[in-house]
Amino acid sequence: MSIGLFGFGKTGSVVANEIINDKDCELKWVMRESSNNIGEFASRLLGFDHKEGKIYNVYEVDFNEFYKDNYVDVIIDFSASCAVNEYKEAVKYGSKIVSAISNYEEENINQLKQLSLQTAVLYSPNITIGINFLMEASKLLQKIAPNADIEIIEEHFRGKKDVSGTALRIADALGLDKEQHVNSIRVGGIIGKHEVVFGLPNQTIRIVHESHNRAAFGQGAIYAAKWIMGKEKGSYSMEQALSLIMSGSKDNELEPTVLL
Ligand SMILES: NC(=O)C1=CN([C@@H]2O[C@H](COP(=O)(O)OP(=O)(O)OC[C@H]3O[C@@H](n4cnc5c(N)ncnc54)[C@H](OP(=O)(O)O)[C@@H]3O)[C@@H](O)[C@H]2O)C=CC1
Ligand SMILES: O=C(O)C1=N[C@H](C(=O)O)C[C@H](O)C1
Repeated sequence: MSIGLFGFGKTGSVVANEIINDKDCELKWVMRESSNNIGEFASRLLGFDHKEGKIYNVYEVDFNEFYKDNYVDVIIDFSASCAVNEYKEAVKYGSKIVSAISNYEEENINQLKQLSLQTAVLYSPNITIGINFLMEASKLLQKIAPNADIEIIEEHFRGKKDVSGTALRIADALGLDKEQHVNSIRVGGIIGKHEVVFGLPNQTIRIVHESHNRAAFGQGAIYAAKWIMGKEKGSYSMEQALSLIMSGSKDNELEPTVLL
């Protein structure tokens, strides 16, 4: 499976490493915003001997021409909300999209939705396999304890400016007011921790997920990319993919769901 990666930052560079290490994947190219390492290979920057994942600068690429000669099966996006404008041409050649952008601008999420009318698009603000089990477990517990008080605590590295997109998605899934029930902590170099606290009269139940290494995001993105191969056009999520596994449904029964 050939992959084009948007973003080579804190997360994208680690995701690139996971893709290169995966025997079923080939990293064809990497897109980034700055002029750092343009023309070099991500593999070499990551310490591999071979050449894989040539790095391009988004402002130096003519996207009307680029995808003609640089087709990939799946584009994985760990860059920025606006990057959706840079791969809309790719879907004309059949590329599918896995977006991990956690907080989209309204305009860009609508553009991503438009792309799902032409190709298969999987969007997940937290693409770790573990966080999606946390969401399923939280929804199940809420059914068992509908009157519980619920608070969401998200912890990230000090430099993260936006509220966790994962926490906002969990709040949505549980029908909670995002302003009231999402509590953010920014300390040190925390990669990503999400805790759902259920307060009951005589006990407290905590469901916690913590990413210790950004490789977790890469593994989840590769899982999503392999899963979305062969899917028809439409919008999909990690919850869908994993809940199908948990429920034992066959993938080919899958219908796209409007999730964006
Ligand atoms: N869904 C999930 O599970 C996860 C999602 N994320 C999300 O991934 C995104 C990136 O996070 P993080 O790696 O920490 O951020 P960084 O700022 O470290 O990296 C951003 C990367 O995107 C590149 N970039 C910025 N704008 C564009 C553009 N228009 N086109 C192409 N590349 C661009 C930057 O290029 P350059 O390096 O040249 O400046 C950089 O390489 C965020 O939205 C974050 O929330 C992160 C972790 C997990
Ligand atoms: O910015 C990050 O790093 C992360 N962002 C995602 C989010 O906002 O939920 C997912 C993960 O927690 C790391």
